[in-house]
Amino acid sequence: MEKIIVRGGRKLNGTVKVEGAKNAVLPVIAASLLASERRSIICDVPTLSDVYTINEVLRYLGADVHFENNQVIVDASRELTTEAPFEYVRKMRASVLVMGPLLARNGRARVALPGGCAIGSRPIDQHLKGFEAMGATIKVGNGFIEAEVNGRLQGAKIYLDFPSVGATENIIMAAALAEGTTVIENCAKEPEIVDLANYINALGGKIRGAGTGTIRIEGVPVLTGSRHNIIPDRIEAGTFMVAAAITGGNVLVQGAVPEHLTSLVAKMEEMGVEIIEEAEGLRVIGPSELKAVDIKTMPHPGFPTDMQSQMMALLLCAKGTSMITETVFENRFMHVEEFRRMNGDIKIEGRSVIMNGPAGMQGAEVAATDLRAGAALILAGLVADGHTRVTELKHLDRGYVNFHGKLASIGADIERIREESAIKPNQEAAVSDLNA
Ligand SMILES: CC(=O)N[C@H]1[C@@H](OP(=O)(O)OP(=O)(O)OC[C@H]2O[C@@H](n3ccc(=O)[nH]c3=O)[C@H](O)[C@@H]2O)O[C@H](CO)[C@@H](O)[C@@H]1O
Ligand SMILES: C=C(OP(=O)(O)O)C(=O)O
Repeated sequence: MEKIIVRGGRKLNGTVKVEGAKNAVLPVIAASLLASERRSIICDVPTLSDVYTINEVLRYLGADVHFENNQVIVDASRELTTEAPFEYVRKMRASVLVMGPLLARNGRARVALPGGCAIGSRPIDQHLKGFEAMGATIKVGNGFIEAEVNGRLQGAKIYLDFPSVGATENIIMAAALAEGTTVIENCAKEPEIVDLANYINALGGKIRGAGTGTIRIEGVPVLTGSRHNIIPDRIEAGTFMVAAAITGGNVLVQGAVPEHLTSLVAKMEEMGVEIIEEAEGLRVIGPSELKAVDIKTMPHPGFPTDMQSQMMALLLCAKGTSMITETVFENRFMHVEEFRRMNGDIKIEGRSVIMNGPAGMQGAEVAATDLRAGAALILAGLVADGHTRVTELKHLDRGYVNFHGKLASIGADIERIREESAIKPNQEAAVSDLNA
């Protein structure tokens, strides 16, 4: 079993570089399926397990995919198959993002039903509502969703009940090759949506309004491969910003884009953290005492749910009472129990948690319950008394490249080890199944 071991007490200092964004690269690679002519070259791709998974999905569907030196090259010019099996969707929910491109290219897509996960039930009804509005028939059965259309998808007006990131992406991709114009109202405004729209436009698409609440997509008959650079990962950047702040350090987060991080910067400044815009990124200087604040997660430009657990680590170290309300996912508090094991004074009340600090964090053996929770527990370990051992690193590897190595490079006392388990192998498999 692999573990990360952190010994708390070191201030972080230096420069850390941010990778390309996981949540931008996954839809961009999926969108490469739309290009039936020439190959696409996607640059600044992070070496994450999720990227390997989406590449596997594309290969299964019949595309040629090469991943080397942070570049993914996709040739989807051959005929594609239409089915994404459960083994991929189970590993990574973002596999459902091949549905829009497949439906647009082939008139048919069959994708395993994603099911729930550690942070919530995560239905995809808004994706399907969009496809139906564009003329597709949807059938659900035997653990699969099947969407089919006679001829080309037709442009439509679609209002999303919630500004879902995935639904906005899937509908944009389907509409890119549809006949006529599609308008998505109340769509997601995340920077990753803008990156996807820029990529599809580079393929020859006609998308306007990405980054606002209304996106207009004029369908085109054919898209052609192109070159694209992925935007920097604002969540990885935010995680290192918290690392600097929690240790009272001074770190330049190279590649952090201030406009992508306004809500996080505002909240950290309210807590007393100094944040300076520099040419290469954001410099973060932690104060001697952090102030308590309240946070509510919201769709962009609101406070990102993907930074909720890392901010929980920071707020546990702040003086006074803080509250975090999670409005995006109904069950994204699995890490609370783990923080309690580290002496966090924290309780759950409905969709909020209330923390009293500074908690005086103590090292303990804790498990990453999802990828951001894994990072958050390591952040708490940076200031905890003694050793913190974090397990279930498969979650962390979905979203962070060499997280421990990067923290070590700015002064953290941290290592990643493989350790024999005290539990027998068959018991370990059972535990791992329970946590999947
Ligand atoms: C790969 C990727 O980009 N993942 C991000 C994406 O996930 P994802 O695209 O899955 O997130 P959504 O924005 O779709 O989901 C937000 C909320 O809407 C609900 N919902 C969504 C779709 C739907 O058809 N019906 C429905 O009810 C979900 O259950 C959830 O409660 O955005 C989330 C919200 O910023 C981030 O936390 C994830 O990191
Ligand atoms: C929840 C996340 O990702 P995913 O949607 O891929 O599970 C995340 O990046 O924090």
